[in-house]
Amino acid sequence: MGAEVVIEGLTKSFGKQAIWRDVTLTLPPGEVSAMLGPSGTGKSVFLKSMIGLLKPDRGRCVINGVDIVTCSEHKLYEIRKLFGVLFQDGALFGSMNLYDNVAFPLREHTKKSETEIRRIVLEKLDMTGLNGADKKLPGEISGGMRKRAGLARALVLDPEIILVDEPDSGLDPVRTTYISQLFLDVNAQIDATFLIVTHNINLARTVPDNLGMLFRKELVMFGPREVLLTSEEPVVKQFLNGKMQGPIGMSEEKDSAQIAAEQAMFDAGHHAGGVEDVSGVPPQMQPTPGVPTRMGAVRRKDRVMEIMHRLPPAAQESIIASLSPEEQHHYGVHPRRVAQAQQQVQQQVPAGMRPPGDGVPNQHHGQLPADQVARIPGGQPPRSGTHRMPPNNGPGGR
Ligand SMILES: Nc1ncnc2c1ncn2[C@@H]1O[C@H](COP(=O)(O)OP(=O)(O)OP(=O)(O)O)[C@@H](O)[C@H]1O
Repeated sequence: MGAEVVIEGLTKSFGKQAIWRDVTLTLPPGEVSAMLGPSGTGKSVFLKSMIGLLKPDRGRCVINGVDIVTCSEHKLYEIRKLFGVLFQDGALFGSMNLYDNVAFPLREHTKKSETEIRRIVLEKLDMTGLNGADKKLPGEISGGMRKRAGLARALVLDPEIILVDEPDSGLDPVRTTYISQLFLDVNAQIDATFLIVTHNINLARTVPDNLGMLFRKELVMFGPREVLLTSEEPVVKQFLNGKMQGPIGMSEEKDSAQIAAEQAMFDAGHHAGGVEDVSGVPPQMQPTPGVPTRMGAVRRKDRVMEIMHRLPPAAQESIIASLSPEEQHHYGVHPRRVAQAQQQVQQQVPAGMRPPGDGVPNQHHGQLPADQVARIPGGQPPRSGTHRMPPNNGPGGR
């Protein structure tokens, strides 16, 4: 099973430029997670910080009991071996054929014989659909093949955690779906923990088990996919719909005057962009038939059902609807029970007086409960620790 990654209060700046602060989340072992965020919000910096290529200012990033922010160089070197990283362009050596590119980490970091290396390289090329392409140079193959070769190389040291930086960059929508399918198939085969950084909405809506979003130097939310995909939070809705209307601006966040001026323009009929109203939770992509079951997805079901009562009603409804009748029976849930319970509470108790934690979800306006999510940037300062996941019970809880 892949490693769990526990991130607490991680903060990074370059000189006076704050990139993000107090990022707290847990990547559940063997599950596929994705991080969204407008350009320049520091998603790549986040990935680099997770493998110790960049040093955060403060906070913790704990993997197998080792905090990579404070550990020794020697420990960091050991922990890095747990990672496979797929960079945007595959980061292949242009002068080496695919075979040598994929063999490179084995020759650098292990004492394996060439016979053993050959077995592993051909296995990973096969896994990534690159059978017979081993003699090609990176410049002779398509962008999609380069990414698959980058993935093959990321797999040779049997990683427990796979980081993927913008897998769709330079790819058409169809090839992006194929590479997404490959991630799920690989995840099913090796049960590694995945974190994919992306702008791609199709991928975000259909691939990961968990979704998060960085905006205005903070983690807006992170949790089961259903939470973000049913969120009414303006920045989330704007991002998912790719519209100009909302808090995300051309190069940075908008101020209220600009939002008002643009709103007047849209009210007067100007097209805000986006084709349709993207909302709701589409079915999640599955491994290709014949590929083993994703154990991460199996574990996730139990995990999400445990934290279910803390999630917003829309997310709960969606999670329950995604279960088979047998699973609903097994977990003792019913599609409409959540909505009915919510309705009853609203009818019986005046707004503002509803106690939290009574088994019936409070109104969260599409967000995770306060103790599970970072505050919305620009909102009230968080109470100490409000954005921390509850121990063993957050998205990474077991
Ligand atoms: N080594 C560095 N030194 C100084 N600033 C850096 C460094 N690396 C990144 N930055 C800055 O950090 C900010 C976030 O960059 P990053 O590439 O992580 O954003 P991103 O969210 O991945 O963007 P995109 O989606 O466009 O790839 C940018 O302003 C960038 O200029």
